[in-house]
Amino acid sequence: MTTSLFLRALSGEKTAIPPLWLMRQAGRYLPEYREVRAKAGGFLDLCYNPAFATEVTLQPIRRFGFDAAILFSDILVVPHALGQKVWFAEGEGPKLEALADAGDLARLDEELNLERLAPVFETVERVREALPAETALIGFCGAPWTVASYMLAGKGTPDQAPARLVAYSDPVFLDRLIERLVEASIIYLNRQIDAGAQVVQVFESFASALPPSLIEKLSFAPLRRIVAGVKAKHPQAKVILFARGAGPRLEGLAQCSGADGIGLDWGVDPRWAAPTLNPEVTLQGNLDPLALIAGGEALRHDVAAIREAMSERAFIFNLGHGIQPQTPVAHVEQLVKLVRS
Ligand SMILES: Cc1c2[nH]c(c1CCC(=O)O)Cc1[nH]c(c(CCC(=O)O)c1C)Cc1[nH]c(c(CCC(=O)O)c1C)Cc1[nH]c(c(C)c1CCC(=O)O)C2
Repeated sequence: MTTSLFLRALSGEKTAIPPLWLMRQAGRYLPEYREVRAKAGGFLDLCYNPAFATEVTLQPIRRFGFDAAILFSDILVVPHALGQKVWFAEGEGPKLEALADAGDLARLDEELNLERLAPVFETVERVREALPAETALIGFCGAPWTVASYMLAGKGTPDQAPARLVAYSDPVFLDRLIERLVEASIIYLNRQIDAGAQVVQVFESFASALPPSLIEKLSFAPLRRIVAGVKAKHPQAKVILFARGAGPRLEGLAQCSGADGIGLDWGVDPRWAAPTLNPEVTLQGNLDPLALIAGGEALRHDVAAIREAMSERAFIFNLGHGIQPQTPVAHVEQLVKLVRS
């Protein structure tokens, strides 16, 4: 029997109070994060420094007592460890040296450079050692389509148009890239679990960009293979899939992915999801991060509505996407009280 409320809910138990964590819970809305971030230098320097990365992973746990910690890193360390140039321009978000064709892909490393990722695994070990037994540790990676969209465009793009165009104009190239990322993701997640992560979440942040003709091939099939690859090596590990903007297509994903949990973005109606999505999976979500910025009655109302809708299911309370830098810390404290009352 586990003492972790989070792991109990993810194992299918309807807990009286839902466990709580927030996507991007370590970040710029916390003054103590900004302090470490300034000391670390660049963002990737922070990700690859086990002492600093451990510290910022633990900060939201100390402050709010969340039921789970999530490894501090980024989805783009995977392309970086495949040999692609990745950097974070201050104030501009991520930048990569874009892949133009299969020739560029062939020039990347065939296999994930685990040497380069060693500091990430060391961070996982240190965090697990420092956490109370009842606090679960979540590792993560980006889903192949989401990561590929950055690798192809070299930056974040509206509607992932450059990657979507490649899906039509050069499908063999994109299939190969997705294939490479499926294999890399399985290895990467399994190493995080070896190092002490009990749960892994796969972020498909751009499911919204995929038309009906492409979502199965480019998103859901790769996600299923990642779940299977993790479970084959670590049958006890739990997997959560967060496919943002999948909408009603979540029904198919929840039905046959093999995942333990399905994350809901803030656009999903919890009153639709609760009776509709596979009752065997635990649902997670889905407060609008802007309701948390606003606080007050909007926050109280939406927290109550989500909890009410999910009262008959195994459920994990979270935001419907990452917390925003301008979120007042006092509103997060209020959220913790609301969810735990
Ligand atoms: C698409 C994506 C990325 N990264 C991630 C995703 C998928 C989830 C999502 O949809 O939000 C995932 C991610 N990024 C980060 C985490 C850490 C763990 C956590 O606290 O949840 C996780 C899980 C830290 C981060 N990753 C990043 C920051 C901000 C960097 C800083 O401190 O300046 C953090 C805390 C940088 C990053 N990394 C990425 C972007 C677009 C940015 C810029 C965002 C911004 O500037 O607000 C790519």
